[in-house]
Amino acid sequence: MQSPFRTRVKICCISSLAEAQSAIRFGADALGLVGRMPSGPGVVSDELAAQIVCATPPPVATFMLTSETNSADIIAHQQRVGASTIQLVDAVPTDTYAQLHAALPAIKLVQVIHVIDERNIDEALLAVQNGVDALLLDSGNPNLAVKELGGTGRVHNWTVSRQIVEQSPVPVFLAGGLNSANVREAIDAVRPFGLDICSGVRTNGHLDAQKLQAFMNALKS
Ligand SMILES: O=C(O)c1ccccc1N[C@@H]1O[C@H](COP(=O)(O)O)[C@@H](O)[C@H]1O
Repeated sequence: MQSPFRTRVKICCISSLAEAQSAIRFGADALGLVGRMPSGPGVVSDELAAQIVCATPPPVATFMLTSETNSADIIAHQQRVGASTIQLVDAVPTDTYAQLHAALPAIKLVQVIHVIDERNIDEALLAVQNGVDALLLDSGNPNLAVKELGGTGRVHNWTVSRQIVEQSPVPVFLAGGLNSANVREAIDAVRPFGLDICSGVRTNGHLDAQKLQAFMNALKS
């Protein structure tokens, strides 16, 4: 049976003011702005990210994706961009969340967990215990020589993701290889609070209005 609750949508890899406006018109609850990364297609400059943040109306949230792992660098990144939410795409030392909350009390923290196997369940629950506001389950591989921290276009093991959703007291977003053809199955399998999508709504790197519409329609069906 379909859930009566609406699944939130974050459109990631926003690369212009026009893409931000388009994503919001189609119903995005949040925009993702990808900072400097070791790999991935969605990176934008901090200057452009800051312009998009300034132009984003309430209640739409702005997620700044950062690959920084030390508190001072993460804080400096947030202060350059001004986003409402920090998405940590790499693992950080356990005391980082407390340091970030102390320095940036109004800013929400989302920890990305790259789901590979059951060991990621403990990793996710530890991040919650240490103070993150939400989790985001993606398909990167931080163990590679050149780290993959997202934007892979691949799905991961949704059975593990479902277990994380069932055990997490904070909202969980599902990312990784989502598109209009698999999103219904993804929701049924994982039951996430929200979805996060980049390549599945793009053609040749650009936000594609038809794919975005099809994705939003698939959520309603
Ligand atoms: O898109 C990128 O370049 C990127 C690089 C490094 C970390 C995260 C990145 N994007 C995020 O990855 C997810 C999943 O992308 P996809 O839908 O599988 O293409 C995306 O939602 C962004 O949050």
